Amino acid sequence: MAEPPGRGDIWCEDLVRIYSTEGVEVQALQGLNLVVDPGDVVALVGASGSGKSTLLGILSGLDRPTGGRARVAGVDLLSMSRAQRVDYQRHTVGFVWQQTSRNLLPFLTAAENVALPMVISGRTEREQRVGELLDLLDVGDCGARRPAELSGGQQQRVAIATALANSPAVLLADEPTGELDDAASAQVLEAMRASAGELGTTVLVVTHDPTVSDHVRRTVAIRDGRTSTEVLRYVVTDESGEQRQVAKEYTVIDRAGRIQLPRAHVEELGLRDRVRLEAEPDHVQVWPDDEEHAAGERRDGPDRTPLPSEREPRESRPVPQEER
Ligand SMILES: Nc1ncnc2c1ncn2[C@@H]1O[C@H](COP(=O)(O)OP(=O)(O)OP(=O)(O)O)[C@@H](O)[C@H]1O
Repeated sequence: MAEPPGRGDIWCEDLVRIYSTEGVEVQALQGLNLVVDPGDVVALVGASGSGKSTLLGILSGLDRPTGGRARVAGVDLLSMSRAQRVDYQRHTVGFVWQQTSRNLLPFLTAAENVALPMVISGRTEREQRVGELLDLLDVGDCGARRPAELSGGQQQRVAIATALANSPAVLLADEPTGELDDAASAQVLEAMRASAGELGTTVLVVTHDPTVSDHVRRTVAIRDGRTSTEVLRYVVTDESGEQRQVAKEYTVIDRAGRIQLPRAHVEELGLRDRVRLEAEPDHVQVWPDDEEHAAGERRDGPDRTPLPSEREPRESRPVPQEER
């Protein structure tokens, strides 16, 4: 995978994170690959324990991977010095947590919270930027209120404004709508998407929220510490000129050519131990193990569908071992 240049990109290759506690090792990330283009807004979904928070911890510079490579906005996360790490967390990435109370200081007003990262980094002309950011997140009227005087959704929108204060190239959010109801979640996600679009910020948002698909172009699923499938959404115009949204699901393929088949297909077709691949000119077919399949078909009688290996010869050919 060639390293893409540019501001705001996220690039992970064969990322591994092993936790060791009391002699027990947990492999939270098992060779994860992920590329996010600058300016894209991507949702990361997956079952509990699949490694989502571990990945965000690494990308935010709070944690270090055990192996692999990771770059964010051109910064190599494995070779950062302590000073570079502080600078990275102040200027390159912004972070929003699930717990509304963790994002904002309770004794400061919303405006003071948004200004704080700029005070720490010595940025001037803060007042105007605070106002612009609060307006952008649709909480322009909340500047003088403390977090306890705001709704959960307003707090998260102020938190996003705070995370964007120092113009980070990348915004990372871990379940930012986890404590909100559906309506507030939708507002927060939309505000995040819109503000990131306006500022050109790349966004990676971890979520269990099923409505997130309405707000992002790309959803990446993570399973057992690896990216497994992706859904891309785009708008097409049909012959009558009407526009509709189309979603296509893809399986991720790594550098070594490995793919993880969706669990539903594996279970439905009884795939296990080994499968047979058959290359067509423009696609590859995956078949259950011939021997098992044939045994099953023999039991089912003569009207069965012929196995691929028993059909008339054709252009396609089995994938040679060395190409697998
Ligand atoms: N500090 C830690 N020490 C030991 N194991 C850990 C630690 N943090 C996470 N793990 C383990 O690593 C795996 C991945 O955890 P992670 O928190 O990244 O998953 P997740 O997808 O974010 O889950 P959730 O959706 O429940 O937050 C899990 O098996 C978890 O138990």
